[in-house]
Amino acid sequence: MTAIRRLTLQNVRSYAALDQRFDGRSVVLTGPNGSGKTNLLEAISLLSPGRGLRSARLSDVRRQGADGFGVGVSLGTDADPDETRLSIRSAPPRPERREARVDGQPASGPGAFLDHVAMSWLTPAQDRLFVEGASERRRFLDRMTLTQDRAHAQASAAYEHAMRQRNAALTGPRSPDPRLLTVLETQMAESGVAVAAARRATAAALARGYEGLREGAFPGAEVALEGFLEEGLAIRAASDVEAEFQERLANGRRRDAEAGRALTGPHRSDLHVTHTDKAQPARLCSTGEQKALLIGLVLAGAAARRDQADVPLILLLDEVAAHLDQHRRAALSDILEQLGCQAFLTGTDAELFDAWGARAQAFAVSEGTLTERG
Ligand SMILES: Nc1ncnc2c1ncn2[C@@H]1O[C@H](COP(=O)(O)OP(=O)(O)OP(=O)(O)O)[C@@H](O)[C@H]1O
Repeated sequence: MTAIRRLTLQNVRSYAALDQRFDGRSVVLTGPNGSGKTNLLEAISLLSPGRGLRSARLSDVRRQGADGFGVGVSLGTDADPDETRLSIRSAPPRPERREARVDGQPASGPGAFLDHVAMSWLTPAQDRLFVEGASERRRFLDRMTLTQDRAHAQASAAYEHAMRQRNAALTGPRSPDPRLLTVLETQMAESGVAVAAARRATAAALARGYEGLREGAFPGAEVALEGFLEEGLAIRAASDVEAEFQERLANGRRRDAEAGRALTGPHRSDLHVTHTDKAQPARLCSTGEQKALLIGLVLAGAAARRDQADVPLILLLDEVAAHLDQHRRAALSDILEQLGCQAFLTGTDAELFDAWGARAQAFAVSEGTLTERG
């Protein structure tokens, strides 16, 4: 199976230097608090678009006192462990920029890695996803969409850009040029509908992926998108929704100018998850139930991705096992095996991973070093 076979780190958080080979199985990292387990997962997550699983500034990722950092992975099989090499480097004079390379050759950016690897993650920072503001849920959905559909990044960026220009025009010192507003609203309508359509495709793929999960181990979930465009696309043709959105924007100029921002559009949409066994919205569920729903969603996303492309799937699951009872830990281990993905799992205690047995390569993490457990 194609998987991460080697990880190299230079000056990444608590790691001065690491060069670790893996045998292609999932990887279990255990060690005390602060030993560097999450740092390692974060380093891998930086080989994907965005700011990684902590959404951190690169200046925080860089080891204190160093002036740059580097992360590299080799993806490959038993026969050829170094089939593809992906790396990023951040260095002066542009320390907030990642230079991406594929097989040593400069790449346009971390977006280029999507052709070689699909990554998803779940961390304790996402535990409040269902109770916090809609922006976190949109980000969760958009990240998932991005791993399936690269055009989503362009459509989102085009939408944001046009929206910001329109906001500036509406709130500027001079009265805005109506022709400019029409151009920007046309761009917003076009890209906004593309964003909404991509999110709908992800939600549908999540629902399909969820059905395929082993019955009973994770709670039943329903995923619905709330938003003018997403709901419109469920019943009308994209061209009609686009025209209606453009009309709303044109009619809402005064209202948006007063508010200082656009009051309608995909930047206001939300993702609603329902625990179907309890017929309750996820936000009302217990902490453990919410965690199980979240894990289910991430696994469903991975299952959808696996059906769609032939790049290796990497799941970074930070402190997930600790939240699951023994039955669910065993189910998680089975599902990961069925999905054929390589998971990197962390936890403070090795016993949490008994269910993995020989399915995973286990390491003890301590102050920037990894020691394989026998
Ligand atoms: N930029 C940095 N430079 C040097 N060390 C850093 C940097 N950022 C974080 N650290 C150190 O990394 C350690 C935290 O590592 P990490 O979050 O990976 O721990 P962990 O093993 O996941 O712990 P826990 O079980 O508590 O979640 C802290 O001791 C912190 O001081």
